[in-house]
Amino acid sequence: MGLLDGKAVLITGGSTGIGRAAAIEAARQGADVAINYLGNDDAAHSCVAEIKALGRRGLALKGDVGERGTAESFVETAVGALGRVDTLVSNAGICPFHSFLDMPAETFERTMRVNLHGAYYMVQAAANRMVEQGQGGSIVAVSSISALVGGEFQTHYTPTKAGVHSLMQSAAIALGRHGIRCNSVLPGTILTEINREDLADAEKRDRMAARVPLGRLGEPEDLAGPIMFLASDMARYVTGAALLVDGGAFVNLQ
Ligand SMILES: NC(=O)C1=CN([C@@H]2O[C@H](COP(=O)(O)OP(=O)(O)OC[C@H]3O[C@@H](n4cnc5c(N)ncnc54)[C@H](O)[C@@H]3O)[C@@H](O)[C@H]2O)C=CC1
Ligand SMILES: C[C@H](O)[C@@H]1OC(=O)[C@H](O)[C@@H]1O
Repeated sequence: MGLLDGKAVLITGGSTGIGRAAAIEAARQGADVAINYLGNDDAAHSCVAEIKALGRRGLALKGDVGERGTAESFVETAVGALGRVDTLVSNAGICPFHSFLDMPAETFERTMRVNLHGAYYMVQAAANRMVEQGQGGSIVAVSSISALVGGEFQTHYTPTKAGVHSLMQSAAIALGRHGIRCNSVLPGTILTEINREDLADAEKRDRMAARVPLGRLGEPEDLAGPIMFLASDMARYVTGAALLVDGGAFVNLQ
């Protein structure tokens, strides 16, 4: 018996990294899964193939979450195919590292649109559908340890992650009466495409790993369990919460 048996799970940015690990774990836990993705069709198709190999229904829908209409069309098409939505994992995000004083306005604004506006409209679209269904639901947003701490080359990014964390707190209040729980996970440094170039610098990579009490940087699969827990009925009385998944990096001051 899986944690998400018979549920329908929608995941944004689901073809790679944390979103992909969550998509495949959701299928392993008994859910049908629709992923939103942008870019690499092959990665999206191989993710769907893995979901289907686990005996679940899977589909991949291309769309830019930074465009306002994408949320409605993703939720509508995914619900059309899977019949319902029980869980949304709002995960899609970008982090184009850049110094502050000369931050291009387009980089700042694109990061805000994808990470924060994208999450907002996706959460709103899924929540409206869950309210119509009348059976509650669960929303998990992928925020970051960066909601709590700064980054010299992330001045455009960290506010979006604080915003996503805050969105889950307010949405938890707005949606509690409908039985819809809203929580965030706050990953530490996880080795994925988003930071491949940044962490190609071995000195930086070793420095980041050295501050993790568990002794290593994270892998996408490290997030899958915490996301499944928050998505599932195991967390039925958990809403408005934020779960750090960082190997202990945040508390490691001295
Ligand atoms: N890797 C890390 O250290 C951490 C990552 N995060 C967050 O985790 C989330 C997932 O990132 P990762 O798995 O690490 O990297 P990733 O680059 O593998 O995943 C991001 C996904 O979002 C998709 N995406 C980007 N822009 C999009 C758009 N406009 N529309 C639709 N999809 C789009 C990408 O195609 C990709 O599949 C992001 O929100 C990121 O901010 C949070 C904390 C730490
Ligand atoms: C992309 C970064 O490596 C990653 O993103 C985050 O949110 C973490 O704080 C890391 O800095």
